[in-house]
Amino acid sequence: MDKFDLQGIAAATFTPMKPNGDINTSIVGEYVTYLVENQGVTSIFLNGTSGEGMSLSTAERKKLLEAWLCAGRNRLKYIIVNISCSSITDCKELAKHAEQVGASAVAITSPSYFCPATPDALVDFLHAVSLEAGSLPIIYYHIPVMSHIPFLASTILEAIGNKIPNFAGFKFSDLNLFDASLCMHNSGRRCPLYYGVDEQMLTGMLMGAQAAIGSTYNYLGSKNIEMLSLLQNEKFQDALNIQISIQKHIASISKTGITVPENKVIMSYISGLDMGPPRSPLTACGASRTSQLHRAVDSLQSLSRI
Ligand SMILES: CC(=O)N[C@@H]([C@@H](O)[C@H](O)[C@H](O)CO)[C@@H](O)CC(=O)C(=O)O
Repeated sequence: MDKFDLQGIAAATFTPMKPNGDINTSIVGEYVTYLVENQGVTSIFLNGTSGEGMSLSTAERKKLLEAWLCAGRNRLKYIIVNISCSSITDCKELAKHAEQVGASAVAITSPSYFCPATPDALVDFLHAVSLEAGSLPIIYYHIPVMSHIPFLASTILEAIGNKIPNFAGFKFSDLNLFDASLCMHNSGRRCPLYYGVDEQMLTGMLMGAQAAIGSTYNYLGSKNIEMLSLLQNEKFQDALNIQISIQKHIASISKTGITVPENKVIMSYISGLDMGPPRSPLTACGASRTSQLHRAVDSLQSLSRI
């Protein structure tokens, strides 16, 4: 794979599961084909929030990475893998494995049962894990809505300083664009930022994010690529029109963001690939919610080809 320089969008993939809750790697090849051929998406973020990584065993996470690397060979540009775990031992094991099998980069978020008391304690954790990742780029996964870590990304960046040689930026899944901007433009060195709130991706990119990583790029990838191309060509109103229609779609599902069970239903419906149920403790959408989601997707026709 190429030297890591993620641009554009990457899909935070879902983990296909069998009805009994086991992971289903048998459709990973078709999943890659769908992303590349139907959505024009050639980079992925594996085992993240959308991929229910924190609910998978380390063995399952390794198996998924290997399956995606195999299916993605010569077809995917970058495979970034989330290796976050509560146990630093597991986290190190996944870092080492990611390097050995050839992932493009690893992402780590903070443990959140025993939260680090200070940004320095968090950096110590990241540093210890990063030592196992060889030369792989290390991305800090800032997602306070899930991790409940109270520190701003810009504060974490200050604490990182030069302590993590392969530090390669933030996956920034937060609405606070002021904090994002401080990371990108006020840190003494330009910190790459991969924006993670799909509802306001356009603004994140306008502020200077290098790329975007999110769940909806699995099935709205081509629309988002079109929006970014309009942005690049300074057709701001046209780009904004697309962002607003995407926001309307997301709001028609939930005003606080789309969760994994809903996303798996939507992805299955649009792609025709069965993502299966989410893993416990998440619960599958019932029949009435599922038809509501299907109707919301049908009305996406206003966005034309998805
Ligand atoms: C909280 C959450 O799951 N956020 C998503 C978004 O892509 C989110 O699903 C989207 O903005 C729709 O609300 C991503 O930031 C998460 C992500 O990239 C991942 O799966 O790791």
